[in-house]
Amino acid sequence: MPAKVFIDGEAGTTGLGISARLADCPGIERRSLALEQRKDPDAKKALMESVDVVVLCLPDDAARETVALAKAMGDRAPRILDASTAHRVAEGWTYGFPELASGQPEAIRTARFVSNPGCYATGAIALLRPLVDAGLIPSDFPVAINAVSGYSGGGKTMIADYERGHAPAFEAYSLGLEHKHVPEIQRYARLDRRPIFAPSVGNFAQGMLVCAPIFLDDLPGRPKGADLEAALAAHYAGSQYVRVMPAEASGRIEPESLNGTNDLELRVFASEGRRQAVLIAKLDNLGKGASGAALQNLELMLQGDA
Ligand SMILES: NC(=O)C1=CN([C@@H]2O[C@H](COP(=O)(O)OP(=O)(O)OC[C@H]3O[C@@H](n4cnc5c(N)ncnc54)[C@H](OP(=O)(O)O)[C@@H]3O)[C@@H](O)[C@H]2O)C=CC1
Ligand SMILES: CC(=O)N[C@@H](CCC(=O)OP(=O)(O)O)C(=O)O
Repeated sequence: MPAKVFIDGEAGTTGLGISARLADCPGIERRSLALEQRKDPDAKKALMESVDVVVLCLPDDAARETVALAKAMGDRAPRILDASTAHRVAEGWTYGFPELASGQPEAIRTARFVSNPGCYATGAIALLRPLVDAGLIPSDFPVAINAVSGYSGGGKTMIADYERGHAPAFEAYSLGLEHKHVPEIQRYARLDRRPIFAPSVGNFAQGMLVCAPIFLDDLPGRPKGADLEAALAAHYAGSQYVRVMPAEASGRIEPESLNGTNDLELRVFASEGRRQAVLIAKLDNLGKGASGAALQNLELMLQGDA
């Protein structure tokens, strides 16, 4: 019996990405609303009663509205996988990063509500959580993160601006230091101190680098770059999608080579002479940063019983 899935917001950037990936999943049957009913709560509620999982690919407020509809349905409600930021650190929601810790896949498998991680947050948490868990980075360490994303990260509006040539070649943004991914990065990297996060967007469609520069002698154990790399490799040993790669000797890295995949690559660029390192995660913002992660979570959710 195929599992029935409804993507709320299916016509958007993330929704289209998930739909494309679902097309290759024979065990999953897609249910949709007629175009004119897409934003009709009654039609949405009726459809939700007939599916196993609803995937939310909506702006935050719309995602909250659909969750409220589901909660009003009681035990007839479907399980929910939310790609928005709305529930990332909300009570009763499981964070959809299976590689976070050993018990996370099982937690996702049995959860009623799963929140798909943010694209930048995926890279930042993948780099930092294992190092905090290993005691190499203290939870109160002053972490600074910078990143560059392809413009598809901004959704339909930003895509249209870039494709019409109405956008700068490169832009640093969110310099009020209130980016919406910081709460989930702090929570799931287990940092007691709010990290600084400075994102940017470049004139390329997809792909992403998330970087965390570190003064090695500021870490209590004064580790080598190789120690950080070894701790990451130990955490992700056997992982299907997350790989620790050797840092390029050229000292250069581009953001697009993982586009179209659900892969996430981690590197430690270090100078022992300077006792400095830059931790870098590479991913596709629409892949492991969105629809690839959503499929990974959906597959786990459909294996388990909530
Ligand atoms: N782009 C990315 O790289 C990523 C985005 N996300 C998150 O996923 C969510 C969607 O983002 P993205 O796909 O980029 O955004 P888009 O703007 O590309 O798509 C959003 C879609 O939701 C539709 N929509 C809006 N309100 C409603 C509603 N009440 N009921 C039904 N549909 C509605 C929109 O329709 P209409 O245009 O007609 O209003 C649009 O088709 C956001 O929360 C975003 O933060 C997560 C990971 C990565
Ligand atoms: C370039 C750009 O604008 N990127 C978006 C990231 C979108 C995203 O992935 O946000 P959620 O996954 O949290 O919904 C931003 O910085 O808001």
